[in-house]
Amino acid sequence: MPYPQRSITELADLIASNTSRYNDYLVTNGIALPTHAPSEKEIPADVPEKISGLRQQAIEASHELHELLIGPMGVPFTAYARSTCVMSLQFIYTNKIGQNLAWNETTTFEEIAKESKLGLDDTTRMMRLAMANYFFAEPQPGVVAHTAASHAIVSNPLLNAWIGVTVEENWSPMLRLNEAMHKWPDSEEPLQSAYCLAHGMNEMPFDVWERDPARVQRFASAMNFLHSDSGFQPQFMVNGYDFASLGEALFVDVGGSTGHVIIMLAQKYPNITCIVQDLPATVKAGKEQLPKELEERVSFMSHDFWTEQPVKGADIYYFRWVFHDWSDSLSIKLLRQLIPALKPGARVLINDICIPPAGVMSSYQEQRIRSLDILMKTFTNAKERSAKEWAALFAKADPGFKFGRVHLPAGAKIAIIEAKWNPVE
Ligand SMILES: C[S@@+](CC[C@H](N)C(=O)[O-])C[C@H]1O[C@@H](n2cnc3c(N)ncnc32)[C@H](O)[C@@H]1O
Repeated sequence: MPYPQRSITELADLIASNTSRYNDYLVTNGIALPTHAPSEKEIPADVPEKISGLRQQAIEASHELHELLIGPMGVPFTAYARSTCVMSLQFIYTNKIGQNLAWNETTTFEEIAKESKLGLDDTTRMMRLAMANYFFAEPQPGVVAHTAASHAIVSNPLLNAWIGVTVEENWSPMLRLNEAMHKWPDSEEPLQSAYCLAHGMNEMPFDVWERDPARVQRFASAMNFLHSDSGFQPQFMVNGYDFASLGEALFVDVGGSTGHVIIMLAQKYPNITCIVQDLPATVKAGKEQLPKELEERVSFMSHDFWTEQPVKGADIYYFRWVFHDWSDSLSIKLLRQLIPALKPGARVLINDICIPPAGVMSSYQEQRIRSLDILMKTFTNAKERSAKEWAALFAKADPGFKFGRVHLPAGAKIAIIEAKWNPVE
């Protein structure tokens, strides 16, 4: 990766100029300016693409400027301080801190300690660490109020679920990754993952969660939260592909969770009939959440995708954030389970990250994508893939898969990866 080239003054000028233009847009359109103070309503995130682009550039430049200003000794030292932010989240999540505190109310360290059955000294110190990370404020000594960030944690159930998955499922495995990599170098096996090591498991994580409906629902909600992150919204898929031109079409969403993408797709395209496939507990939760008006065109089916695809002759087999859960050898196995069901011309659509070559993205974006890649490694010895790796996956699965294209709709962070089935005689 080349060294970032921009000087501190260049970065500072860009931040000043973009921030001022962003501020002007918000003021002109009567949108509340960013603040750490909580409010009753969530601040709407939707701004035109050009404006969100200015904001994004300022965030990326601030990240680069910060690292340059703290210097080579500061970068590793700050990494330690940043990791304590996850400790704060774990403290807030597991102790349900602030859950019954309205955005405009206050409580005290004593009350929090009593409700959480914790010591007062521990509580006060952990709360002050959380406050240093912008979760909660201390308007007067010993008095606690929400900040915008702590209020978001307790008032947005999808964000809350994502934090739960982060601190209770993913965090301890991250601390065991190095050990797992030494024990099983370059392993592609999910049971040899840091996740299994840290959780003392000898089964696929999804199979373990299946026996715990609350864990299944929390994971589905966490996925739903990720869909709301800028660039990850399912709208990029729903609007970024010409589904209308397919005419009457059957669409199978394999590993489709509780159907959050399919619901949007079916609402927009009356020509499409959908089947969502997932494991039984997820399917059960999905059925319960399906809007009544879609019941005729959207159905749920329990299906284990390691077995042969039972829906034959569909027009599209769709996988969103499924292949990144599995190594190459398992992804090939998964693709092959489709083959007996595929009619000539059937499409396989994958909605997943496509990693650009190293050094193309800003260091901020690079950090996010590489973190996701390593999170998948930690979870099941899986990975995020580049365009070349996607093409290779289809080629290895079967020469009948004709790799089409990787399309990244403007503003999207996950790509639409397409292949068509054209069997070799
Ligand atoms: C990372 S999530 C993605 C969910 C959904 N496609 C989305 O974008 O939100 C992976 C999904 O695969 C499902 N899954 C895992 N193992 C499966 C299996 N053997 N058969 C079917 N679905 C499975 C999980 O239950 C989960 O819903």
